[in-house]
Amino acid sequence: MRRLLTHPLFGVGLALRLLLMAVLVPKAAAEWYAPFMDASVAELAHGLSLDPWGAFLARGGTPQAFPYGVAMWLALLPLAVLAKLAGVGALHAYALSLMAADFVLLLLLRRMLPERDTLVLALYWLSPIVLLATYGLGLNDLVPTLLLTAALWRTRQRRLCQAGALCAAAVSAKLSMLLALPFFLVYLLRNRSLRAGLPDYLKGGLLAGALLGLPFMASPAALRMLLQNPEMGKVYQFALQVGAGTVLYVMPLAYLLMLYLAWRVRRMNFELFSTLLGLGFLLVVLLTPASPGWFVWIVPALVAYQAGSGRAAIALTAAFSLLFVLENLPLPALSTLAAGAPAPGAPLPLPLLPLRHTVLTGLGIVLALRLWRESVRSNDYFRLSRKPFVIGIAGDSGAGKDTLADSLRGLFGAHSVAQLSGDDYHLWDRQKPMWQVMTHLSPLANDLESFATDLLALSDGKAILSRHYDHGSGRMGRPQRLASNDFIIASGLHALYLPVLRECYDLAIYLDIDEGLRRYYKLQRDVLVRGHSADKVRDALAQREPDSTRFIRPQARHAGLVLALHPVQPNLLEGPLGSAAPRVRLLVRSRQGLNELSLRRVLVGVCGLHVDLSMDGEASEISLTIEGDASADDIAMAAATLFPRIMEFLDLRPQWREGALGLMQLIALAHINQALSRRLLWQTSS
Ligand SMILES: Nc1ncnc2c1ncn2[C@@H]1O[C@H](COP(=O)(O)OP(=O)(O)O)[C@@H](O)[C@H]1O
Ligand SMILES: O=C(COP(=O)(O)O)[C@H](O)[C@H](O)COP(=O)(O)O
Repeated sequence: MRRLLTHPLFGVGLALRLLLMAVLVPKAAAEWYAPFMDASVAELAHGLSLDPWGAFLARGGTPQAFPYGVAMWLALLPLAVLAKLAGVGALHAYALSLMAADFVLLLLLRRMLPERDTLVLALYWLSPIVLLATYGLGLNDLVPTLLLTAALWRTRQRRLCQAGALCAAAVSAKLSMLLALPFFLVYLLRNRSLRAGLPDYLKGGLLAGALLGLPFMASPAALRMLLQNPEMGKVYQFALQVGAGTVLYVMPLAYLLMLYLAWRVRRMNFELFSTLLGLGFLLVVLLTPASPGWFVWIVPALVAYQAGSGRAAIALTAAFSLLFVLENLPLPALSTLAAGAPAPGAPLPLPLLPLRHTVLTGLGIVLALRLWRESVRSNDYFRLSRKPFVIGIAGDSGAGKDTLADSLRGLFGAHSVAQLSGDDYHLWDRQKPMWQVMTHLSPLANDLESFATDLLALSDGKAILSRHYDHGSGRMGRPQRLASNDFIIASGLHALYLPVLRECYDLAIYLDIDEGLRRYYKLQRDVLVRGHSADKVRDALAQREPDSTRFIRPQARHAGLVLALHPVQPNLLEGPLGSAAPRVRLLVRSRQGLNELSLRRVLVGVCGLHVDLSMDGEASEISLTIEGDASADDIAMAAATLFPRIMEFLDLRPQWREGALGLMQLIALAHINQALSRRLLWQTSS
């Protein structure tokens, strides 16, 4: 904060604000807003009243004075009361209230764009739109803009109940903020992991909406002020006569098309959502004779756009802002000079001045087009999920395939994952005599052709009918529908066996577990969970060894990521079944690269682990040996530090695991992040 307050640009912006407040007396503030607040405070002297509108009209005030709700009134009230007590004029109190909202919005934008103080100060704190609309014209659109930006911020933090309440407060401050709500609903509905939070959002919104809305709705004076507000009709002023008595209202049409486009983006990230919201407001501003204060609504989106798109965006926004000033500067001389289009043949009063609104709109449309193009490109990271992300996990029986698959599903959420298990493609039920001839590890004992066909269908976004092998009864269940999803996880003994399977995977993992540990895990599971006898399991292990060597272990060379668990104390594996899980170390072999240096730094720094890193001669394979116990929270923090962008793919409350399994989640996520980014590069270059 100290760095911000001592920044030169902050001082310049503050000086400009104080200068504008000292020099200009905005008409709307002097004739409407300040007197309304002044009357409110006087009324409070006679006891708490939640109908300042009625009190103001009863004193003979104009109905145009305050067509806003409780949230706006509460935002302006504290300093109005203090000013009254201190004998300071109501107009200064009003201006200082807006400056307070202004400063809080600066702090909020600074939180949303960390380590970009100079940029945020230059693009927001020195924004000609904010300076002129707020301090030159006395318009109070900063208040609803602050509340809505706070709602965006809480949405990004997935605090959806608060986001809903802040949206309701923004609407209470200025009814036009209703335009934002459909975009919030589209964002929450179109993200499976956020959809679960929609009830929280609605709960917060309805509760705050009731608290803030009921006093307003109960005041006939308030409703009269709102309905008589001339701003309300502006939405319909840009209309096209398309036939006798048939009118096409352009702004509502454009807004609805914008909303449809937002719905069509199957999954959107936060950047696109906030940009679409800014675009929706930009259309309102461009396609109506908008009040200058409405331009304040688009400033946060323009700041984020400029911060992400560089010099051209900054130059374009600067030109747009300066034209806004030219259009709205309250200088009588300027409006005289630019009065309407010149009579035919008469000399131009001034070159192009009457065209300033046209140029402003033109620049606005260019801004809108660039905003859409830039945000869609940044959103490709999510558009890639139009094509499911397919993960293959192979390994011997008891290697941990289902455990890893289930832990990844816990991260993305069951609503976003389709799981395919190789066990469901065994050719026979358990008691069939064919198992005397063939082990489960033989490809001939599994319907790998159907496994491949079903995986291809799921990868293509189609649903399949899949049976389920019940390890309790040893029988195949009836076929059930399995829909495709954003993530498809195919795990099984032969998941990497066929080339047609391998070609489906965006990430191929092989679990190359230590044999002693695998025997330990398999015994634990098959005896304690699946109900087999220890002797039967040991016999099966011996019987399957040739097939494991011939069909299972060779699959490791087809994997981009090989994960191997090794016991730290092998001698403990001989303990009784059900004894405490042995401590393990994780060996990682990556052939795709995984930013191993930053990964090691975070694993050591954040998780306190011991990490050895090595690579082969051509650096075609990176090897990591990770030892130590990491908590689930540390692993979650490591993931957020290493690849923040993929965190938006995760469930609302991702189920991070502790220890080796949590590290396997983290390493797998690193590879998914790499693969998604590689897909993006390929898509944008092709
Ligand atoms: N990373 C791990 N940490 C601890 N136990 C594990 C881990 N992976 C697997 N196990 C245990 O090993 C047994 C076999 O795991 P499972 O996922 O069923 O193997 P697979 O699906 O390859 O046959 C299970 O009891 C499981 O709890
Ligand atoms: O080897 C496996 C494969 O499963 P996994 O890789 O999960 O060990 C199982 O023994 C068979 O599916 C038969 O199961 P059951 O022994 O229950 O008939």
